[in-house]
Amino acid sequence: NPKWKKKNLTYRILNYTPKMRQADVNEAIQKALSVWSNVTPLTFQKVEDKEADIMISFAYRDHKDNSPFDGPNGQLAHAFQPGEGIGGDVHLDEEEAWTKDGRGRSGGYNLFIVIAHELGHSLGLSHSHDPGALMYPTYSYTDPSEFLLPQDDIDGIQAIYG
Ligand SMILES: CC(C)C[C@H](C(=O)NO)C(=O)N[C@@H](CC(N)=O)C(=O)NCc1cccc(N)c1
Ligand SMILES: [Ca+2]
Ligand SMILES: [Zn+2]
Ligand SMILES: [Zn+2]
Repeated sequence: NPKWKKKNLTYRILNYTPKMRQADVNEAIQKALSVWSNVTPLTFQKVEDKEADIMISFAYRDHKDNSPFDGPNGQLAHAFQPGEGIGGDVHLDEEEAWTKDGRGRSGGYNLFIVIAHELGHSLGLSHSHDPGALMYPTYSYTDPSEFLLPQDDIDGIQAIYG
């Protein structure tokens, strides 16, 4: 698996979904980044106006990377493994019902959980076979206020960044 050669990474939020308050999107992203920085030597610095290692955007259907989104449900998001250019970038399907809080049970996808999963890919993790892992291929709702990074994911990321 490729990995970032540096510990201090930058990220940039390119656009926002109209389905959530911008402050809530920022908070979900910051919380998702801290999930990984809490268990590695990695740091994440937000930049506003220049190329960043991890560019986060909401995208609609065909968005010029040969992985068009598919409307509500199905593919929720994707992220590119560490590298130049599109490497590390996170794309979120704009057509999903993105949510901020515990409404996971009544439909909708929790933005924090999905971004935390995608950032795992951005840092070099593949999918896990452990059904309890954040990096398990399919989404399952966890209340963000109770979220703890499962051991399988901690082991995976520390195997890369130690
Ligand atoms: C082949 C990949 C591009 C699929 C894509 C994915 O894994 N992105 O990281 C994806 O959106 N998978 C869906 C599969 C599904 N519809 O259940 C997903 O929920 N992945 C995001 C996710 C979010 C949070 C937790 C977990 N475990 C997975
Ligand atoms: Ca979709
Ligand atoms: Zn994409
Ligand atoms: Zn995934």
